[in-house]
Amino acid sequence: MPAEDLRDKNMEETKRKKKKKRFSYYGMRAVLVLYFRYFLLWDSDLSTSIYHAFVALCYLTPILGAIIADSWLGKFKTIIYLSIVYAVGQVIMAVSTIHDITDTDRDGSPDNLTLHIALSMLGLFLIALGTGGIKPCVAAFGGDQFQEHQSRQLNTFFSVFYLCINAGSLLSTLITPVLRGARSLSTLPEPPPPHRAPETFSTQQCGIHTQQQCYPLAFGVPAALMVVSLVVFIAGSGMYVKTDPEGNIMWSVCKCIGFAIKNRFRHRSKLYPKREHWMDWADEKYDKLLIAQIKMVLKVLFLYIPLPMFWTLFDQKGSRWTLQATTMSGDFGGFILQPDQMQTVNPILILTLVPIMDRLVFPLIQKCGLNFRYRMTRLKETMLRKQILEPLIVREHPLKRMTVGMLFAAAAFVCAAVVQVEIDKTLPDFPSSSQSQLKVVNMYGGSLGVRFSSGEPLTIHSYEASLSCSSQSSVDYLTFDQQEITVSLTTDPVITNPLRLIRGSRQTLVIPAEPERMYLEEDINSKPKEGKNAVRRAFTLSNGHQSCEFSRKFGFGSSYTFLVPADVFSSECESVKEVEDMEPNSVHMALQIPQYFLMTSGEVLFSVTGLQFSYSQAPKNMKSVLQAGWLCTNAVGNIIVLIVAELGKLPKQWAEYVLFASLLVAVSIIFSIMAYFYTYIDPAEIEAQILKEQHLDTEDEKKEKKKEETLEMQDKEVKQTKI
Ligand SMILES: C[C@H](N)C(=O)N1CCC[C@H]1C(=O)O
Repeated sequence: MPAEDLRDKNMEETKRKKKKKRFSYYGMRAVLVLYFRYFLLWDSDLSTSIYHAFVALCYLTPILGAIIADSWLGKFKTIIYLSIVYAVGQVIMAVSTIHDITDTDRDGSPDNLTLHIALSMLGLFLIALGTGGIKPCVAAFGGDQFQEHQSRQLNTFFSVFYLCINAGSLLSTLITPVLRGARSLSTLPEPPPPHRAPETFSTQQCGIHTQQQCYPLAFGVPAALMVVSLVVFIAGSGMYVKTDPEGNIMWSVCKCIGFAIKNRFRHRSKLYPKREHWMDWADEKYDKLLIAQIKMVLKVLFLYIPLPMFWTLFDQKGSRWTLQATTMSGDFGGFILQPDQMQTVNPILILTLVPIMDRLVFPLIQKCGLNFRYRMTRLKETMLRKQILEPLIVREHPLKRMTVGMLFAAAAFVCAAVVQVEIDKTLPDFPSSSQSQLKVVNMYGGSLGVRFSSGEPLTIHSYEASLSCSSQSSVDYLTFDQQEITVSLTTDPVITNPLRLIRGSRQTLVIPAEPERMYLEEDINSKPKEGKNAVRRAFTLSNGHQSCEFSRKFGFGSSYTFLVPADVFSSECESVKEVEDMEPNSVHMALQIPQYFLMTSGEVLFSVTGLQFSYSQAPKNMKSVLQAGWLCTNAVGNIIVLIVAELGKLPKQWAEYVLFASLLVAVSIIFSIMAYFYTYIDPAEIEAQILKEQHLDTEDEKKEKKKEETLEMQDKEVKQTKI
């Protein structure tokens, strides 16, 4: 097979594996929180924390995978072994979700939750080890399939690689929840009674003794796909370029760095001449090549320090931005988009933006001469003139692209702040922590005068029986600074009652047909969660006949009270009255598209380029290690989100967005300065040069030795002649 075909085939195999692997990973992530919440019955906080801890672990384990690959097994074998660990983890996870395994009394709920928790934690640990461990190896292994002069094809590979990640992510985010059995792909039902899914939300159920939400399928299908992808990958074994590991490189690196630090400390006196780089203090004991390779890696790792800030903003798509969407309207006419489904905009945009950027934007920038070329060593420039390294040199400045990517992400957060300001204008005016709010609902039957303590008397009209939209009415809340108030009704005789309000809360005073039996009802104090509606009923006197049925379309995030008269019969639905407590969300979710567009453009510039950069600047034997370092910036970014979300809550959400945007602008300025001083290298060239020098040194030494030997021989001969 011609070399080009072979390379294309290798690329295809690696991409196919990547696509299935990412389907598997993102698919599982899509249902994980729901499994914690509704199967293991953990509360929201614990579910979210364990979920984020799992994601952070997935981005920390790449270091382990990289060490195994570069020092011991090589990338190919590491991918295979860790894929097996991954698949085993997913199978354990799928088994842990089968309620029947512990449901001895067949009541539909597992009888030994501890076993399910233990199994799922073991499964998740193996998955994190597998997915994280494979990640740096897959990217570096793909890169290894290209030769030095194929830098353009290498860049294309990383772009396609990223496309595959997102194709997998998109498909799985859409399909896995369907496998679980959700009608709406990301509808989060309120926790049903333990282990029983409400009929209305479920389209697909499974189980042996009792039918339930299909978590085993949702986790099992990604596991099966993982096995398929492993088989496909192994089938292509003969076609890959496989680089062998060069011994325990990480251990040598640590020892070399340790020795350099120790040696530097021992020679801290000013009497000793300075060395160009602190790693040169390892010169006495370690190979020049190893020292040079460590210098290359350290230089890149130093450059990574500001990068987690990008991921801190990026990862808030899944948290803050989704929460923002819950206060918006997802009614797109033909279809309704749930708040967390808005996140699929990211992979969709990646699938369109990566080809556009690669084929259109970057070449255009290059043509217009906006990019500046690598700062090159003289040697390279000479070679360029001689057209030896042309394909290597005519590249854009990756660090500049990454800086622009960061600025795009900051702009996305400014957009999010503007949208937030618009949303805030439409949000109800909730009471502060020292205030209470009260609304009066009159079901008495006629108009009523109501007076609170010293305030002006109010006239509250009785609600007329109607359910038609045109006669909806909403009652404004009255705000009180005091908790203890008195209410007087202008009935005959006047009825006066003391009321105790709840600080920081909204309540409704319901005046039933018998007004002396008035009562307080607690209202909701925030927009209904996840963009849902809140509906409650208020009865005058329950007589067991409240069975009338009607259908009504509610807006996102609205809240209603239905007033049901005492004697309503199914034929008398019209006598039920609807009160709008909270208006539906009026700012449309489509307004989030510009921020998603900017963030995703930033991601393409930052993340895809970062992958290419990490590969191109790494020495041959440390490619996976540097990929792992790159992934670690993501883990640190996630951890910052967790910390900031807990500690740094600003009173206004838009202000928090602006704060994050400003921080990222500051960080990108620092990064651009660091980037300016970074000299691009060609690791292979440096390695070759050092090896050549070492070879020359040994040649010189040999020549010197030979000269000495010849001289000695001549001396001997002279002496013998004299004798
Ligand atoms: C789904 C994202 N668009 C994406 O592709 N990624 C987010 C973190 C890095 C990258 C991934 O490798 O999953």
